[in-house]
Amino acid sequence: MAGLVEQLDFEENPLFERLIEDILRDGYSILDTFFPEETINGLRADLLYKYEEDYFKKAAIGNRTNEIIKTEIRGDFILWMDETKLNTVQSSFFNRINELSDYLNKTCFLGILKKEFHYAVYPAGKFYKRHLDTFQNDDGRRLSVVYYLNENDWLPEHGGELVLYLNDENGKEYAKQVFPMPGRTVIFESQKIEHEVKPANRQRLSITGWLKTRS
Ligand SMILES: O=C(O)CCC(=O)C(=O)O
Ligand SMILES: [Fe+2]
Repeated sequence: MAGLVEQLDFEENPLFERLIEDILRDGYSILDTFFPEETINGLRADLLYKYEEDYFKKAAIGNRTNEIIKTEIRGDFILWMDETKLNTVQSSFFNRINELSDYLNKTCFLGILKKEFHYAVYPAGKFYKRHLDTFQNDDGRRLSVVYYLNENDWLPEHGGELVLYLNDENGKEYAKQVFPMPGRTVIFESQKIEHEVKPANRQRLSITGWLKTRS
């Protein structure tokens, strides 16, 4: 198989390989050092500036053309990132995302053609009830990516955990808690893994987005 790697013209990346193995085995991967360390402070500052300037809106459920606000389901505020107007920190975020999607397309033939990302702020006490990230009129979301931008003094006691609903080898459901530690990245299969965001006792910050196959 030596020839195949040369033909594909890529260098094996151990972190991406781990991510792929995790997703094939478990449907999700948790990576604490996926984005360069220096991006988090810049992205957090950018998010907070835009939040304070009131650029965010209440997040809706449904797809982008059919939005309904239901705060009993989700209470976060979001701002979509515009890939045609990126500042320096946002570009470094998207460079890494593009590296990943190119790698996935070359090694797993995933056919990722599009992506969409938004900043998210969950004020203290807000949550997002159990859901799947795909809509009835499937919009091609394949992988969900969440990158936590919480302050460096964030502790598990602050709550705000992401709960992934998984099945064990006997098909029995269990809940996997993932604490939104600063710099942590969670990637999971959008069409398969139901999940929810539990309330935190302080403001919870993140970037969430999707790698998509079409539309
Ligand atoms: O912030 C998280 O941990 C997950 C967010 C989420 O599930 C979503 O925005 O669809
Ligand atoms: Fe979600």
